[in-house]
Amino acid sequence: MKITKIHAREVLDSRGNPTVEAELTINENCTGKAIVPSGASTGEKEAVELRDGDLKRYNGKGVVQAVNNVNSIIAAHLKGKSIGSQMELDNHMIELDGTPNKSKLGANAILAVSMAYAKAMALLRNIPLYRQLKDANEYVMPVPCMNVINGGRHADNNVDFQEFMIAPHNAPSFREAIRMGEETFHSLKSILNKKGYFTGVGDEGGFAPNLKSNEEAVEVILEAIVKAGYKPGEDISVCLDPATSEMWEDGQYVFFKSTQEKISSQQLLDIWAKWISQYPIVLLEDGMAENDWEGWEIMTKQLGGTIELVGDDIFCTNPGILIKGIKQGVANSILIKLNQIGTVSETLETIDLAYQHGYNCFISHRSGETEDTTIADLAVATSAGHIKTGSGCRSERIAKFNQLLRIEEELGIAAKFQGIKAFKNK
Ligand SMILES: C=C(OP(=O)(O)O)C(=O)O
Ligand SMILES: [Mg+2]
Repeated sequence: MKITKIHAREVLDSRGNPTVEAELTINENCTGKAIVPSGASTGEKEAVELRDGDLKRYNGKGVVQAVNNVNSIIAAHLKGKSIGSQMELDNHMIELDGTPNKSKLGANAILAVSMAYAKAMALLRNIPLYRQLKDANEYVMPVPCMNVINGGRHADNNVDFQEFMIAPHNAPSFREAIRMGEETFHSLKSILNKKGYFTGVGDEGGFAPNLKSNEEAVEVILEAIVKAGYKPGEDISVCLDPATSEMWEDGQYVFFKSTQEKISSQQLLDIWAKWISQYPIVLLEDGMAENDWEGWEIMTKQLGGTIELVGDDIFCTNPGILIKGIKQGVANSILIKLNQIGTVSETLETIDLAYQHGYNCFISHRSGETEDTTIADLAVATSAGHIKTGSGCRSERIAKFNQLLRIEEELGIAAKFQGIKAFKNK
């Protein structure tokens, strides 16, 4: 079993920005191909996404350097080698990079090769990718948390909070959950239309209207759930990612897209407590900013026994930071984004660590995505129970839903759907 070829190229993501695609061939004829995604509201401690910087092309956003690092340094080191496991491959690249945050070769270069290896191995062994990532007798299909209203850095509207998601959990299967979600998405469109609101979409495929308030986003979603024939809270609940690191400025939270009002951590917590008592919210991601650890601790004490509190920017899928969070009582769930840490094996390590400490894992896309569907397989492999990968109308998001539909069909009775139990405290 030998790596016979590694090749990368520059391709485009859903925002029209360049990103890295890598191909890795084992034994001449098993080629895995993977593309890395890219975030907009990124955490400060994410592994480094190498961009060309000074070059004029793509305004410095190109990834020629990262591509060259794959085609020269990584390929020269790994070609002809017999690699026994994902971890062995990833450790080679981590050593070759030699920095704590993958800043020399680029996490985008390293992750593209890491994911391509997993896919090539799946082909070689003639098994699906999810089984290559983790072998099990039964797998849990995720509840699709569909981002139906986009705000924050993901849309050009006046909504401060980034993501308003619906979680269709009262379904017998993933397939039926997707149907319920799409029906609600379509009913939301007609409600927005009737109210005279814009129905164009943001980066993750949710609608991006200008609204009277952030609350109105939740209220129109609840209306849409009812109009689609479902009961809010019973059939479909709401999940939020306000991405509050983007609002954090000099120790306060700024409503930077609507009123410009500034509030304290305690006042923001009071808003969440009120929203949770008023609306059927089951999950809150990044309810406090990545540099507001104190706010996070207080929020976890007050709300951590009631709903799922997911840490995204604060943890950056990093096992070292997650351990610190566990010790300090921060969150009860972690968002999982492969490119925040930069290899498949470190991502799996973080997920194992979270499970060992009773934390949930919420598998996630990035706002800049592609046709690559690795995260669909990752969600199934790790039985994470829930995934967020946008709403129902952009192909780079639908690609993941379609892959999950295929996996569920293939698994047959070995596919379980947990519904509401997938969420912490439910
Ligand atoms: C998916 C997200 O956005 P981005 O990819 O821009 O970080 C997020 O914040 O959870
Ligand atoms: Mg987030």
